[in-house]
Amino acid sequence: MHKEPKVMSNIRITKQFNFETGHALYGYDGKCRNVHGHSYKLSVTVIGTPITDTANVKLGMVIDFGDLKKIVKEDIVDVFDHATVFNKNTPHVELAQELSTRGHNVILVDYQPTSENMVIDFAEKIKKRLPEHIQLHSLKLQETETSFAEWYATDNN
Ligand SMILES: Nc1nc2c(c(=O)[nH]1)N=C([C@H](O)[C@H](O)COP(=O)(O)OP(=O)(O)OP(=O)(O)O)CN2
Ligand SMILES: [Zn+2]
Repeated sequence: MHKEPKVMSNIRITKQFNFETGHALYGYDGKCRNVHGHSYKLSVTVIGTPITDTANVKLGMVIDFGDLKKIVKEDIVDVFDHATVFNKNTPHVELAQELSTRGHNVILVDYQPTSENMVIDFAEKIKKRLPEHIQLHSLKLQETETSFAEWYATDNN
C-alpha cells in the first residue's frame, strides 16, 4: 500500500526568562547615563520540526523546553542576573574595576549596553549552543514595560 510522506511542519517554540541587571549608558544625553537597573524579560523563539521518531524520549518536541532553558540560563540569565553591565571601551571601566574589587558582580562588554546591543550579544551566544537541526528564530528583550528590542534571524541573513 502506498504511504503518503508525512508533512514535516516547522514549528516555533518560545521560552521566557526574567533577570535583574544594572547598566549605565556612557555618554548618553539622558537619565540612563546614570547607573540604574531593569527587570529584563527575554523571550527566546527557536524553530524546527517536532521529533517523529517514536523511540525518541523527546517525541513530539522541537527541543525540550528544559534543554532550551539550560542553554539560556547558563549563558545569559545566570551571568547577567544581579550583575551590572558596563561598556569596557569607556571610562566606566574604572568604575567597573572599583566595584569588582569591592566584591560586586560586574560584566564588562565590548559595546554600549543598550537593549539593541544586548539582544545581538544574546543571539550570538544562543546560536552557538543550539543543536544543528534547530534554528534561532527570534529574541525579544524587554527593558521596561514600554520598551523592547527584537532580533530576527530573517533580518540578519
Ligand atoms: N533605543 C534605545 N533607547 C534607550 C535605551 C535602549 O536600550 N535603546 N535605553 C534607555 C535606558 O536604559 C532606559 O531603558 C530608559 O528607557 P525608557 O523607555 O526611556 O524608560 P522610561 O522609564 O523613561 O520610559 P517610559 O516612557 O516612562 O515608560 C534609554 N533609551
Ligand atoms: Zn536602562
